[in-house]
Amino acid sequence: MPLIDVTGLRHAIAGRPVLDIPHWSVESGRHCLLLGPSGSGKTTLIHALAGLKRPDQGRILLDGQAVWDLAAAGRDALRGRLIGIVFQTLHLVPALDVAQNLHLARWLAGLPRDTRAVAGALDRVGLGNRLGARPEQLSQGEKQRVAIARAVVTAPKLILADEPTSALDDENCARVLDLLLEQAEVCGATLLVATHDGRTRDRIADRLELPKLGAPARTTLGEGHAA
Ligand SMILES: Nc1ncnc2c1ncn2[C@@H]1O[C@H](COP(=O)(O)OP(=O)(O)OP(=O)(O)O)[C@@H](O)[C@H]1O
Repeated sequence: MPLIDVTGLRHAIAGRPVLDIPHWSVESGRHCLLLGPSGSGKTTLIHALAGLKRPDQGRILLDGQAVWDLAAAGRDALRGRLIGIVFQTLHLVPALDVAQNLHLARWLAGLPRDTRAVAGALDRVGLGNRLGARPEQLSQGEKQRVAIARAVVTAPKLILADEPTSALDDENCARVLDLLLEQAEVCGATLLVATHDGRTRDRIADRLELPKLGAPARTTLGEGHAA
């Protein structure tokens, strides 16, 4: 059973078609690039997958569960159980320190408090010595690493990363992709990276390409995919 299975997904914003995905699926454990120019609907699709924005038409199954058949509380529970998100604008809570941001993510996911899990996730992104820092005391790159640690502290099956590299120089772009791929490996998770950044293309073979203006999306599978 695929981890993501999307059929007949269509969405328009302000009367303008944004998404048209006849069919797209991602097997558990594989990674996928969500490619498309700015404004092609990548963030809209990530929010639809995560149960945050209802699409106009179509069906999204995550781990066999139809996301939009669930009421809001059910979608929150599914998101907590399955998904870690690195948002484009990070969305760290400024009033909480780094460790508390991760504790909050676990609490929202309905998981028990686990100081070791939080310290371990921060250690793996190289921030094991910044647990008590507030987001405002961190560099942009450090904030992004906190956002990655927060996405994986719930041991998700699916990591959604929205434009994680577009603002970074080549060295940091490679580092962030390495980090996301490493964390996906640790969790045994599928990684979906939304990007218009060409530098990511040779790192993940499978892709869903969103063209401009809501034309139908194209799927490409890399080597090693058992169709
Ligand atoms: N609240 C809104 N009101 C009107 N148009 C919107 C709104 N939100 C998004 N859009 C439009 O919907 C389209 C898809 O937006 P979306 O953010 O999903 O694209 P994207 O591919 O993630 O872009 P980027 O790479 O620039 O983040 C864009 O053309 C955008 O201008």
